[in-house]
Amino acid sequence: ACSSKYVLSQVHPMWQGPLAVPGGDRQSPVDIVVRASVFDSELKPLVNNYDPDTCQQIWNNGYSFLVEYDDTTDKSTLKGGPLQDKFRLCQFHFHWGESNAWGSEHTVDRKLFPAELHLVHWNSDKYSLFEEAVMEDNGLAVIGVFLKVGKRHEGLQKLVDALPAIRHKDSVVEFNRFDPACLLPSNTDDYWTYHGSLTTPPLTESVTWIIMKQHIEVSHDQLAVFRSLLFTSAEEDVQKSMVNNFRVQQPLCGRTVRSSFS
Ligand SMILES: NS(=O)(=O)c1ccc(C(=O)O)c(S(=O)(=O)NCCc2ccccc2)c1
Ligand SMILES: [Zn+2]
Repeated sequence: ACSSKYVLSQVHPMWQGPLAVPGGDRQSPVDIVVRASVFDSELKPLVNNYDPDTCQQIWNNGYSFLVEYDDTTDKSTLKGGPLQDKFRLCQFHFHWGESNAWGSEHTVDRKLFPAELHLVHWNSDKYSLFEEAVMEDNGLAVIGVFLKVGKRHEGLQKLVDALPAIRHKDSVVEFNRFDPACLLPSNTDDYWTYHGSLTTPPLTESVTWIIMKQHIEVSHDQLAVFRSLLFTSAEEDVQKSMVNNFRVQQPLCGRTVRSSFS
């Protein structure tokens, strides 16, 4: 039962209605219409090289929880796929719903998944700081992985066990030796890719999105722990559970989604 202090309201004002950027014609997320995606044989397999030792902390930033990596050197990198340059991993986070019926940001033929993982990387060949890259056309590369409810994900459990310690907004705990590669599906050769934006403010159109065709499975209980997080800080009178922290799909505006598989 919720005590009076923990009256949980489900929908956080920030997420009500689409946050459209005036004039933005490369916004994310989008619905991936499989039949309209174009196979591109030039698309290469992804090459990720993550060093678990660069994992630093996990924190609740008031709309998701982020696992942050030391991106001061090229230790955890992504290249290949649709990318021309080398990108450094800076953080990963998730988006999820209040129920298993929805929660993902991207959809596939309008199919919603209960959650979506985003691994955020920035172009370290062209820029020296994330803050610079985030404002540039080819500055960021985000890998998206859909989550489905099924068997327990052993690799995720270490992360789930850390969440009670960051229940409130702005709480941080040290988090080490986590290899984000364990969250990738077994097949990373099949993906869709398109040019879009951050799905959170400042919504800059600097992202090469790489959406995995194969999903990963997590257990119902693991996802329930995501929903036990709060949007609100410990001081606030009314606590709001962190759910539905996804942006609504945006218009494609003539963009083509390419596929690495036929
Ligand atoms: N869904 S998404 O991949 O687009 C995304 C979501 C959240 C964040 C974040 O900063 O929390 C990010 S972020 O790490 O790219 N930061 C964006 C906000 C930001 C801009 C400039 C400097 C610091 C933070 C991305
Ligand atoms: Zn995201």
